[in-house]
Amino acid sequence: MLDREKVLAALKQVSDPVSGGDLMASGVVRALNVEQDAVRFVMEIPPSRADAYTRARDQAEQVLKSAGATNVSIVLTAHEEKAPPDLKPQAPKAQGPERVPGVAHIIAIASGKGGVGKSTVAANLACALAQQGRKVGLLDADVYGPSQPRMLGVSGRPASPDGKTILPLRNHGVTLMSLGLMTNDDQAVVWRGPMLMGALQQMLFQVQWGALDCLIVDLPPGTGDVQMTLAQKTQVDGALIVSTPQDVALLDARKGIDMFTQLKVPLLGMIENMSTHICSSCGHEEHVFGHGGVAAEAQKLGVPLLAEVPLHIDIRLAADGGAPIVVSQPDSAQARAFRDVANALVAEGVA
Ligand SMILES: Nc1ncnc2c1ncn2[C@@H]1O[C@H](COP(=O)(O)OP(=O)(O)OP(=O)(O)O)[C@@H](O)[C@H]1O
Repeated sequence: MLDREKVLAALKQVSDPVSGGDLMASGVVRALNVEQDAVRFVMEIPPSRADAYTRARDQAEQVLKSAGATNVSIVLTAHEEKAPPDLKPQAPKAQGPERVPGVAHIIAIASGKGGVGKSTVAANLACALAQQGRKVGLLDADVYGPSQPRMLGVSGRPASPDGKTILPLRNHGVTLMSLGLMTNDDQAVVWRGPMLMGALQQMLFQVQWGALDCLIVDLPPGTGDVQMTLAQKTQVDGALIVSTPQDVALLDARKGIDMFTQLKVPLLGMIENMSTHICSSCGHEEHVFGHGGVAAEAQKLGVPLLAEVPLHIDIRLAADGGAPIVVSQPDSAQARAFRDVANALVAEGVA
């Protein structure tokens, strides 16, 4: 049976192409996880040496398999190289956000607070747009709790035939890539800042998204590195803010809105989720988290309230079952709320 000690010993047999020492001593191996006979880790490497490290990765895979590993997953992520100081005067280079090749629009789905239903909105919105014939991608950048593979009923590891490009997965007409597909289901991932940014850049620029009308990005809650990196590295056409009507959620939502304003990402609108609870037995409506708070906030900010999505058990069951409600019950009132958002985005010309 393979254990961590055997894995470390095997990796010491592989030489590091830059330092000349072994792979473990060079410090490029991060987030090593050994579980039964499966080994996963990330190699954080300077992007200019990607070819040499691709060969080192292949060697590492071979030695691990010889040591008894049946499943080896090694992800290369780029870390920034420190350039030597250049003291010659130079004209400043314009290094603004880049467009992702083939992707016409990028829409970020954000929330200030966790658990308000941001991923549920992102999954339903992506499927609703696909149902309208739009070419849609969904990037699950919620590094702290990637849930899109489960919500879209997708599993398995994305292939990378050449070690550089990553082939995304697809279901319900949506092209999906998620950090959740690169890690174990039950593995809590601790991403360090540079790794996180490297991984996000890989997801944006190395995944073969193909031609997309719209790439929906499911962000982690809050205002952190992922939000900043996304807005700084790519041209984001707009952000949707999801919130429950509770004061605490709204308070956090306001912070998110301020951040997007500072990052110069246009606010496309707000969505009130868990707006009203509809009892699945008697149809009685109750405002569990209050009601109308998001509408009032949207009015104050002068942005549209795109939908009030009820708290309904069918929405959760559908999401947990891998077919979002717009797919599993397209004629329900709940599905209609999500379709309204998709229609508004198409009408706005951003999806
Ligand atoms: N309108 C709704 N009605 C019923 N259940 C819902 C609704 N919206 C979301 N849920 C459920 O609430 C839970 C949290 O939703 P979700 O994962 O979408 O939230 P999130 O804001 O993305 O959370 P995180 O902070 O983990 O990213 C899920 O189990 C989901 O199925």
